[in-house]
Amino acid sequence: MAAPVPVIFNNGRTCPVIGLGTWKSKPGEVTQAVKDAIDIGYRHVDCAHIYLNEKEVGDALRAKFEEGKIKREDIFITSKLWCTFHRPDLVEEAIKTSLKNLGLEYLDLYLIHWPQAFKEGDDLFPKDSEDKFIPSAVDYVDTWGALEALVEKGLTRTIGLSNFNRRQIERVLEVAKIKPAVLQIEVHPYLNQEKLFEFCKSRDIAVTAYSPLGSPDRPGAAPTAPQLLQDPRLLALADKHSKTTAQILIRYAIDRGMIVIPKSVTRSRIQENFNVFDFQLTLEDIKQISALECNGRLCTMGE
Ligand SMILES: NC(=O)C1=CN([C@@H]2O[C@H](COP(=O)(O)OP(=O)(O)OC[C@H]3O[C@@H](n4cnc5c(N)ncnc54)[C@H](OP(=O)(O)O)[C@@H]3O)[C@@H](O)[C@H]2O)C=CC1
Ligand SMILES: CC(=O)C(C)=O
Repeated sequence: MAAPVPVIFNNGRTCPVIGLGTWKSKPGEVTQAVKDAIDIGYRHVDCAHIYLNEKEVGDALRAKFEEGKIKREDIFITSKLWCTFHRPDLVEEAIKTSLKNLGLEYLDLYLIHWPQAFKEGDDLFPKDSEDKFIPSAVDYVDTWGALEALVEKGLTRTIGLSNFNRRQIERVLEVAKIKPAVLQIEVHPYLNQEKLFEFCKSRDIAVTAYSPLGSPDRPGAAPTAPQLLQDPRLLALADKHSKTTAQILIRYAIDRGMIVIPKSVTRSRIQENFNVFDFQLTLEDIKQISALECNGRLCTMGE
């Protein structure tokens, strides 16, 4: 199997192209999943405060450090600033909470999870009587300044954005002393993000594809919703390459030049999702897959 080639960021740092996603991975499952992933060869884990499992991810990391399987510098760890902590004076404490939970002294990448800021406080999903999120007046441009300070303090090596659109990224770029290195967004054949990806390339911002398998375990997924992993057009391509549909979907991100973070808590799938370095999609395959675009966004922050 050919060795995976890492993505190089605009600050010269590198990032393994495949990471293990951890959203919805239950605290009782995620420790084993991260241990399995490290044993299989993953050197990148995607975390977030809001996934409420960073401590259990940290348990796996600590076990693998103690075992001597990996050293801290061998693994790339991402976390994300939740929407209730956008106020600049809350940002350092927020990253320190993630660091403490993960048992780390620094992150490789810290992202603003969503551009929208919620009312500060203990409630991570503050809502009004009409079930609408209660906003905070903080502008993400000011939050960005606080993330830059985290790099200067050595709490994270690299900073970036998640779920930002072009206009929002441009606003950050206008004020940035440190340019965002990464944009993490939903990307898969039903939402191929071609325009935003081209924009990011033009600004030297790497793109990480989340929900690359169509997030079948996402909360609220309608039983009748189309299942990306079962799409007959993808099944046919999988057949052509003697691979699984999941492997085609992962390669779809990598062969376009993205980082990709499939989630699984199942050892055989964690292995399958990593066994993608012995084949490549052709330009024609990529064109065919991209034609499945249907503005099929799966992940929103609601109102
Ligand atoms: N920045 C952001 O706002 C967001 C970031 N993310 C990140 O991206 C990661 C991935 O996205 P996510 O939404 O979780 O969804 P994915 O598209 O990665 O799908 C995960 C689901 O696919 C199943 N699965 C995994 N591998 C296979 C396989 N080979 N064959 C069949 N089924 C498989 C998993 O099952 P099982 O686990 O049971 O094996 C799980 O049900 C997240 O976990 C999170 O880290 C996601 C959403 C938003
Ligand atoms: C999954 C995730 O990152 C969300 C919903 O913010």
